[in-house]
Amino acid sequence: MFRSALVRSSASAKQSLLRRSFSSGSVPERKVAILGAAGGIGQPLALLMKLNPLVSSLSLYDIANTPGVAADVGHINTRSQVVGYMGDDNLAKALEGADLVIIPAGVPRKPGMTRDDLFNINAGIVKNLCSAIAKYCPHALVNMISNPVNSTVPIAAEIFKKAGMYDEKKLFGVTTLDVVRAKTFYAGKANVPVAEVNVPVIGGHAGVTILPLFSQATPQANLSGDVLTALTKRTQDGGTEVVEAKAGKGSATLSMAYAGALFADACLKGLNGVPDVVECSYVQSTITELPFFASKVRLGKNGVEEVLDLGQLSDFEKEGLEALKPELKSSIEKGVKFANQ
Ligand SMILES: NC(=O)c1ccc[n+]([C@@H]2O[C@H](COP(=O)([O-])OP(=O)(O)OC[C@H]3O[C@@H](n4cnc5c(N)ncnc54)[C@H](O)[C@@H]3O)[C@@H](O)[C@H]2O)c1
Ligand SMILES: O=C(O)C[C@H](O)C(=O)O
Repeated sequence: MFRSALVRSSASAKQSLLRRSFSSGSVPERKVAILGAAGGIGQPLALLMKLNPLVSSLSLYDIANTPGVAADVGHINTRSQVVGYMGDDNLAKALEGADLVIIPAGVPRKPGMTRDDLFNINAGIVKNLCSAIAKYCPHALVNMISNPVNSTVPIAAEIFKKAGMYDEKKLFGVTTLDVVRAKTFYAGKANVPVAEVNVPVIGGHAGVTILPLFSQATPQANLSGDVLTALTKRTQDGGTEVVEAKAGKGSATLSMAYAGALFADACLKGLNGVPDVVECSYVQSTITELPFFASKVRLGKNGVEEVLDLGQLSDFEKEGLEALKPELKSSIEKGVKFANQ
């Protein structure tokens, strides 16, 4: 009772602070573009970004169906102005002036497929979209959702390098869904309130390259080795669990939209100068020998402020880290090769 009253009063204090900031004009204008906005992820992500008071302009781009999505979401009485853009000819307008571009464009998995099986189609989509970003909003932060993330992020980096505007601080592979899953599964086993749980997830975003660090989870719980192994496997196979449950109708969309909106919000807070915004993300990195790696990242006015080191790993996690490196390395090399051919 007391706790919920406290939560309510701190929430209303935050809201009135936000209202004061708006009226004093101190919440900056921010344009967010979603590429693939009419898709399974794109639509709920558009909804969630429309609810975000940090967004002043929401640009919804897809090759089809964006007018309907934009008209629908645009009726919601929140801060941002929504515009839908459809087709290649309108991509420039969709991107111009964007502070943040979120990319969930591309095909999803069906049962029996790996994320790498999406490479042939999605690599080309990402390449084209990133060429347009380089041209029309070279200073925007880019949140890459399209799979295989382990390769699409290196593709984006190469395209940006070729265009002469690559800034490694501004390119992010979105791995937030792995963190969201790890938190949910851990809270269930540790029997702790999920809202209080934190679990870093490192490596990449496919199978064994996803490595949750349950030894660093908070609140701490005394879970057996078998339970930790099962939790790790469930987190690594979380995407496949959804793909199989959807039985041919795609992969995670609603939980991904939630995760994508969380990460985008963290990026916007960083851009706006909010201190101590830390999230896991797959970024250019030197904390292992791999050129791209997911770990905790401090976000700031320029994007990545600091890639945090991995901290103490258990022996099980150290083994997992060594085991993921060959697959992650080859996915990165595949992306680099594709972008340069
Ligand atoms: N990073 C993650 O954690 C994560 C989680 C879930 C899904 N995904 C990936 O996100 C992608 C999208 O998944 P979905 O379920 O939304 O798929 P979807 O098929 O429902 O939607 C994809 C959308 O992309 C659009 N699109 C295709 N080519 C385009 C282009 N050139 N420009 C703009 N839009 C284009 C399509 O028209 C469609 O509306 C997939 O690659 C999926 O594997 C990633
Ligand atoms: O599993 C997929 O193909 C989609 C996504 O990467 C996920 O983790 O849900």
